[in-house]
Amino acid sequence: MSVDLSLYLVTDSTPAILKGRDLCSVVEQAIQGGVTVVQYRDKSNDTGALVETARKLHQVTKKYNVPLLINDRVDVALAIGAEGVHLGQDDMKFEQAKQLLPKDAIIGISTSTVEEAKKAVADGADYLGIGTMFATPTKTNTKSVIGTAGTQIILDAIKDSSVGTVSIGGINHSNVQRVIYQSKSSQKSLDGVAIVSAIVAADDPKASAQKFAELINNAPRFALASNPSRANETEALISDVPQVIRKMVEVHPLVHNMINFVVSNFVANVALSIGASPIMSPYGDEATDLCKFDGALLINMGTLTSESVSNYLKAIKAYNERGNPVIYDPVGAAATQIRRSAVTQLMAGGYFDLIKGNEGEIRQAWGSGAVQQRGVDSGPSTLDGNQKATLARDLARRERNVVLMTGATDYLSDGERVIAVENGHPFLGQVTGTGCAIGTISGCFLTAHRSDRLLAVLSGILMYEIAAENAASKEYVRGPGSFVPAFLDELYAIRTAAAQGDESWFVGRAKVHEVKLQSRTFVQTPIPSIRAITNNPSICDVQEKFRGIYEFPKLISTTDKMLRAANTLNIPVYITTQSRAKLGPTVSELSPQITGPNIRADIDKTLFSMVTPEIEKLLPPSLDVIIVGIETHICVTQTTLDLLERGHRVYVLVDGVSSMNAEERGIALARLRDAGAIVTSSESILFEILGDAGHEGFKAVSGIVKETKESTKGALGAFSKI
Ligand SMILES: Cc1ncc(COP(=O)(O)OP(=O)(O)O)c(N)n1
Ligand SMILES: Cc1ncsc1CCOP(=O)(O)O
Repeated sequence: MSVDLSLYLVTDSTPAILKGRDLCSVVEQAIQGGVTVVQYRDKSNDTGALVETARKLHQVTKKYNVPLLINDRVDVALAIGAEGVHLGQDDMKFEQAKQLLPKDAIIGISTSTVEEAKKAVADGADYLGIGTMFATPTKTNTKSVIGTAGTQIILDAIKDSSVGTVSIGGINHSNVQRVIYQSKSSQKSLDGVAIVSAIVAADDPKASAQKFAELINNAPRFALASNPSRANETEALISDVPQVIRKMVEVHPLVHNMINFVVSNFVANVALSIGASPIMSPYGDEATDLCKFDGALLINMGTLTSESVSNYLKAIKAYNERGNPVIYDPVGAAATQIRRSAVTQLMAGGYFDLIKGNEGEIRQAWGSGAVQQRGVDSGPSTLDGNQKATLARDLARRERNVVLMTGATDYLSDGERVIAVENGHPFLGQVTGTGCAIGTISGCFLTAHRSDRLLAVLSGILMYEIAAENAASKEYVRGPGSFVPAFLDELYAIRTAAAQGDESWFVGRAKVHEVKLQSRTFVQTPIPSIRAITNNPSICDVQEKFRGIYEFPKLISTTDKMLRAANTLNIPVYITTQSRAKLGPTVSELSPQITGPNIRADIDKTLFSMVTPEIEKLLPPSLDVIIVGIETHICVTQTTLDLLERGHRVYVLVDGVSSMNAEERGIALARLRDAGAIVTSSESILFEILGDAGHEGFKAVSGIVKETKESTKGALGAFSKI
């Protein structure tokens, strides 16, 4: 059966979302607003109640000729004659469901990896629920958050199939157009989006659905095509540059800078010199007014504070909604965990017309976890020219925008064309703010010339770098100090010449060439993946006095399994207790596992975080740390945040952490995932540590996994329902 997946409603009857309203009435309103397919998803009721509610829902959906699918439960679908089912990776296998259901029943399968997607297609699924797109409180036990980049990879892998596709997770009115736009691979797009809270929890579900339908049927305002390369691309671009500069001067664009305080004054002066109108405002709420001037927004995260990201996100939303250019300069992107996490949040939170940065910053934006940057300087380069060009091109292609990688040679790409620029002067590298100003200048040019973003940015760079060359050649310029005023003067001189239609300053000056690349992509997939974890389970406060904790025995069984595996693989283990004299030692069940040579620490603490000064001294740089223990929302949370802040990678085991109140777990796990931790399960991490059935520890560890099969099932049963 073919199904219109464009606006796919997934129900949720929990009080936080349904807010005590009647589910059938909410679903009916949503259908009236434009929902095209409904999935009944109820994780708490027993079979009798599920069948009863499903039957009532079916009365509603049939009235509007909208298919009703049942989540997880083939039996319930059969009982009420629903049009189909939606099955997760842990639900009934596709073949079995196919056998049980009528021939024309719709079967959708959840997928978060290329392998899962390919298998579902090969099995004959009608559609794929691809996700999780963004972390969402509606479902905190998701396997992985894949974003638009991960979705694009999956769509690309199944491009030859006609299977339907919907994205799910954290989709709302602000991001739905971007989700569809940025997930698109070269040959396959999403057929729709699946929404829970943004419709079911809305005050007016009908209005919410109507707004989704309207947004889905229209391209976002910022959607702009990139231009294919022409035979004489370099010459064609160069010949257009003077007119674009003239246009920018005439438009006198406003550029809203959310920029670091070190360079603010210099950058404002550069903007004034080229004939633009700068405003420096770090206050996110102000953007709703400022964006009405139809200028550009620059996000430069050079002096990030705890409030910056939320302010940036507000401003990006305002500018994205109007379709005005947004430029992202992820200064020092790889330097600290806080900055890495800011990059992730910002890239997931809005659309950037231009991402501009040095090699390290662009690599971080691409998502290569291997980058370690010191401070905000560009640091030593590890890529050759072709690799830089490829990275710039691939990031632009993936994000469907323009990327500028700055350096001695700048690489600029819109995903199709790659242009290398070799203008500039070494003094630019001796004055703070000269790199940041390129973001601002680019904003001015992108505002003035929307139809070809690559040409706009190129024009800005050439004006800027030729002005630098002119300034440095003045005989009175002896170094960076005298260079700055001369540079501002030269920017002003070019602006004046451009306004008069005088192009003589430009003739023969552009050192620009097009880089022709193979169509192969840059490095590894940006879907988070880990291999070869060699370090370090941390056992957080699993103590006698905590036996009242939610599902404590199950937490002990997971901890025991992890300790046994760690001992077998000789993986270092760190153990703490909280106020041991008062709360008791680590529980006796774990005693046999905590005496081996791999136990690096077993210390008592009063700090809630395990990262005490004593432990910190023992930790080598760049660990992969696996955390089990209690309580999820206190000691586990603080330990995780401390480790992330120190640049470690942290895996929190969903079946290995608990709290006195079960509800705290979900809230804490969602927060930790947002902060950059990987929330996963004990079995999943064990097999990721092994990586290969040929691993020398494979037999022993898979033996432990087999032996503990029942307790793993029990722990997952209790803990994955967050
Ligand atoms: C359309 C759609 N896509 C994905 C899911 C998630 O299903 P699953 O992974 O089985 O998780 P639960 O929904 O069962 O928690 C979905 N329900 N719908
Ligand atoms: C069922 C499901 N599967 C992956 S995320 C999700 C919940 C999506 O909910 P929301 O639309 O409220 O973010």
